[in-house]
Amino acid sequence: MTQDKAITIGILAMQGAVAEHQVMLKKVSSHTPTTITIVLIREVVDLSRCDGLIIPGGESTTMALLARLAGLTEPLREFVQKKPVWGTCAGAILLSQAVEGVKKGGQELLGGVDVKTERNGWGSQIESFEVPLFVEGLREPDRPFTGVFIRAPVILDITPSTFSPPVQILARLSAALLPHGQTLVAADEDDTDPRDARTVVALRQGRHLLTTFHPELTTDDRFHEFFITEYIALFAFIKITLASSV
Ligand SMILES: NC(=O)CC[C@H](N)C(=O)O
Repeated sequence: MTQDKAITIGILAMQGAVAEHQVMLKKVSSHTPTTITIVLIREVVDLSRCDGLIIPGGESTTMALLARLAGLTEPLREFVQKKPVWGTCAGAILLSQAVEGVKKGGQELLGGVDVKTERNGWGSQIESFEVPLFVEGLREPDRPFTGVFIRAPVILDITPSTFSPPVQILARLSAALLPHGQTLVAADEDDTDPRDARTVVALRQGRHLLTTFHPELTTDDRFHEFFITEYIALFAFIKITLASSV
């Protein structure tokens, strides 16, 4: 059986860094055997064509509100239950089970990943920062990946429920590199405690990928390549299963 190397990836296009993700996916498509069709998700019909989805960075409250107005909230929740989704920054917030620091009026979430996040947990816009990260699973794992953190969420807690797939941590932040005097957690000053969720900036759980920073705001497409290549077998499996069930 030959592996299906054509996949369709949606990018939730309510607001935020949509074009940047699109550029990255095109780049990946140009140098891997995978043909990627990109669909910008603005309506429910767009979603049904996709094998996987990226929820970009931007502003999670606005994004959730616009998705609600477009009638996308429930279809997105169903999509998260069935297919791979990658949330970057605001997208990571939307994939969380719970969030702190929400705006007045609350914050709708899609859920899907067993984490609790805190919006703007590293501080305001002027406290944005870039740090080198070592990410498990990327091509050339010893070459640092630039983590761009812009009003990024902090992961406060990672608690997989009994029936959920385990969480795999892909990258941690080193407190020593934080430029604005942000602290990770008082009880763990050397930030090496594996229980310390605050240091975690990239993880996967089952078919979902979550990054609290913006890989799409670099010129390095290794993260997008990881998303595509790592999940390709799963995408192909989904297609084969669907095809054989009709
Ligand atoms: N760069 C980002 O995506 C920032 C996320 C933003 N702070 C929010 O809460 O949605």
